[in-house]
Amino acid sequence: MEELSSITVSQREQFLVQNDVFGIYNDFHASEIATQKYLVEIQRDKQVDYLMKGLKQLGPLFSSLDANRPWLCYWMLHSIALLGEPLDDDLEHNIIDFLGRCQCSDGGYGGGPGQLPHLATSYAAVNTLVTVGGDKALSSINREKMSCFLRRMKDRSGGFRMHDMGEMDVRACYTAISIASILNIMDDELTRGLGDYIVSCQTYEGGIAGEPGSEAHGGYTYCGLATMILINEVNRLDLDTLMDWAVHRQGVEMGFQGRTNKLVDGCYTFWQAAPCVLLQRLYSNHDLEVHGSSHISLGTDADHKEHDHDEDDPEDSDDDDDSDEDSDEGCGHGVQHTSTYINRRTQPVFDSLGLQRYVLLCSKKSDGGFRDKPRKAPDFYHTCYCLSGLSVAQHAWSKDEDTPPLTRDILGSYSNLLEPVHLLHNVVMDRYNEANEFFYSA
Ligand SMILES: CC(C)=CCC/C(C)=C/CC/C(C)=C/COP(=O)(O)OP(=O)(O)O
Ligand SMILES: [Zn+2]
Repeated sequence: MEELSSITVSQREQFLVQNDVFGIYNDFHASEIATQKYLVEIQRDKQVDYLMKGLKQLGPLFSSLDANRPWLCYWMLHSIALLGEPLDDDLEHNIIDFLGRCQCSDGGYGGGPGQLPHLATSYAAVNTLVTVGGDKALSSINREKMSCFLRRMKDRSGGFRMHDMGEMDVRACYTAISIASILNIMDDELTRGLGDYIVSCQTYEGGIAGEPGSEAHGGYTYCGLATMILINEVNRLDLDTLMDWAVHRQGVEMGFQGRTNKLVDGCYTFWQAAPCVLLQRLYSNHDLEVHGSSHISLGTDADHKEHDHDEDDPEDSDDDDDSDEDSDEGCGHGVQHTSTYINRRTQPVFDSLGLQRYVLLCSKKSDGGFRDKPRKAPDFYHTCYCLSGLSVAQHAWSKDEDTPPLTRDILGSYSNLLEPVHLLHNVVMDRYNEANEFFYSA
């Protein structure tokens, strides 16, 4: 410890985290194969118990999250959906009823019944109801009033404010546009000047900051990139420096950091890996356009309707050493890996298995929940974004969400496989498809 006295606080913190993480990895490698298998298991039952308990009852410490109750619903329900676990009817009814009481008479959702409408809690409420699914949940959203609320939050400069007289930032832009897109209430008034605002938040490092002049950060980078894709202006960003910045946020621990020279944190598994995959798909889409070929999914509205495999596409064979058949060791998912999928594979731009290892060995608590890093306590926010990011990492090898990963893409047994997410909204893909059908055929 003596040499630690001459280093900065940040260097010391980094040293201590690395020490913890490499200690965990060394212990893992020194253990028996059976123990290793156990250590990388997601422990589905424990995770589901932890989440279900939270949905039913929270202790007094949660009073500080009283203005974030739709977020608690989203973090828990989206995690449960990622794990492929169904909800019982009573629980669904209670969630729809509770969020109905958070919905404001002049549009949008507050943090709890009687609270002011806010874009972040509106996003959480809408994503929760999409995740619950079914006509009752989806029709409980007042789209006309929501559209009025979004217009009220729009600033003349092009950006959005989080709430009436609230702060303007890239989060507000993303939550407004994600809601407008999923509910099919997007229009020119909402998108006017928005691209200019987001472009002004891209920094000299390549990532996107919360507001002009601030530091590039993974959370805002996800929000900014997803917004630009949703409004069809993504090519206005400097995508090369953005990709360069994002991939270099994966550190020696194999997890991602949120910004340069900061510590690794499990939640960035989603905030940073999702932009990497989105950018990778944008690039392969662009290459295919240039070379005159097929369509690659970004997880946008029309994408999941297309299933055809373009056998003539030369760009589709970039992973030639993939075997025709990849054994599925009794995963119970009934997935057949056949040659149909070979050409729909890609090499992730980040270390996907390394990232899965960080999440499963350093963030996961085997008695339930996921956390930022070793020594921290698990919480519902980190559980949601570690699981979302784990899903992104598992599916990063496929060029679209319809192509299941191979056994070797998944760290641990294939039963660790999570549901794929829609990368622009972070809801489970089949729930997104249902909502899309509901709101776009209405
Ligand atoms: C959809 C939605 C509302 C998205 C929010 C995106 C998001 C996570 C933004 C991050 C906010 C932020 C500046 C965290 C820095 O915290 P810190 O300084 O404690 O952490 P750090 O050291 O890791 O940067
Ligand atoms: Zn975090």
